[in-house]
Amino acid sequence: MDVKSNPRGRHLTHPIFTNSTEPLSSTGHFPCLSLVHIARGLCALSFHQMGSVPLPSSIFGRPSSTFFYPHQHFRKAQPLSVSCDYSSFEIRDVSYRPPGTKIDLLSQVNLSIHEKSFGLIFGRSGSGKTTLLQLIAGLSKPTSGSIYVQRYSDDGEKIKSPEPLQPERVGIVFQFPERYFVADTVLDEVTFGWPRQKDGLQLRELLASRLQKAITSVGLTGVSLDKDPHSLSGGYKRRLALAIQLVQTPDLLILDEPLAGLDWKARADVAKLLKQLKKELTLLVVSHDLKELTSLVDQSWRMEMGGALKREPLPI
Ligand SMILES: Nc1ncnc2c1ncn2[C@@H]1O[C@H](COP(=O)(O)OP(=O)(O)OP(=O)(O)O)[C@@H](O)[C@H]1O
Repeated sequence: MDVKSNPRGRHLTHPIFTNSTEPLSSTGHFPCLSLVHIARGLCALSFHQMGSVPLPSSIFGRPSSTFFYPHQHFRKAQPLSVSCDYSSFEIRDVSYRPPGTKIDLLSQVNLSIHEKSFGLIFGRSGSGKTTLLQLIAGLSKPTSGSIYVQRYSDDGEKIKSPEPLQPERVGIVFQFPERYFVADTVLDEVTFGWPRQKDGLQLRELLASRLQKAITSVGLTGVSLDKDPHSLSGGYKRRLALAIQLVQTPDLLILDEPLAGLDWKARADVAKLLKQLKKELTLLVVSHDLKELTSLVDQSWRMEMGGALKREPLPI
């Protein structure tokens, strides 16, 4: 994998800040279930189980709900039929030729991935999988084709004009993310690039509350925020890399070889964690580790040499 771009993504471009007047607490208490998320709906069942902080509205907007109401006076409850809209990330006819070269690394790639599902791309080394992830994350631009979000009604009808996928709604964790850790403590690593200016206080508070949730959701609560990230075990380093992205509350999280280089226990732990994350957001993963991920996969594609993508079941 050739990572020429900032591996921490475009959100993280400033040095570490530590001078907030509201110190971060690793022990702050957050109630279990947010009213915001309850209100957001029984349809998507997208309860954020660890935090109560309302997150900014996502590109998916508000899902409609299916619920029951009492029919007249305590007669049998009748279902109120309401449709469940959904969104899909769409890649249409995307080709890519790196500037200054004459070879297409990707040719006419098509892919749709339903929100809150797990998609896996597999294929031989050098076929172009990482290149595709970089395009989806907005780190390079396709030579042709488009990448957008489409909203559908429950019967599959398009109900809105497609919207370009905003790179800030996409999180990406590169292969061996621990190689890009830059700070001396876990806290500094996660807060790398947060705003330092006084007028950034509100944003820092929001980020701090999301940090609490992210740390909890990846199972890092037992780790001291003062610890050197390089001293963490392989599995915990991956958790930290995931937490860094989750603070940004992406709608789509892209992972390049999330299990590479881990021992069997850490692989199982990370796979379990991804299963949890799938309840909250959409995951698109490139991996050679098909066995460990097979129970999570909703859709899979094979990338062929020459950069063509084919929908295909996992070959196991
Ligand atoms: N900017 C570039 N210019 C020219 N060739 C490139 C460029 N970026 C990547 N390549 C080449 O494109 C091919 C696909 O690379 P890519 O990293 O996307 O493959 P991959 O399927 O992710 O491989 P792996 O599974 O080994 O990570 C490789 O042969 C790589 O050398």
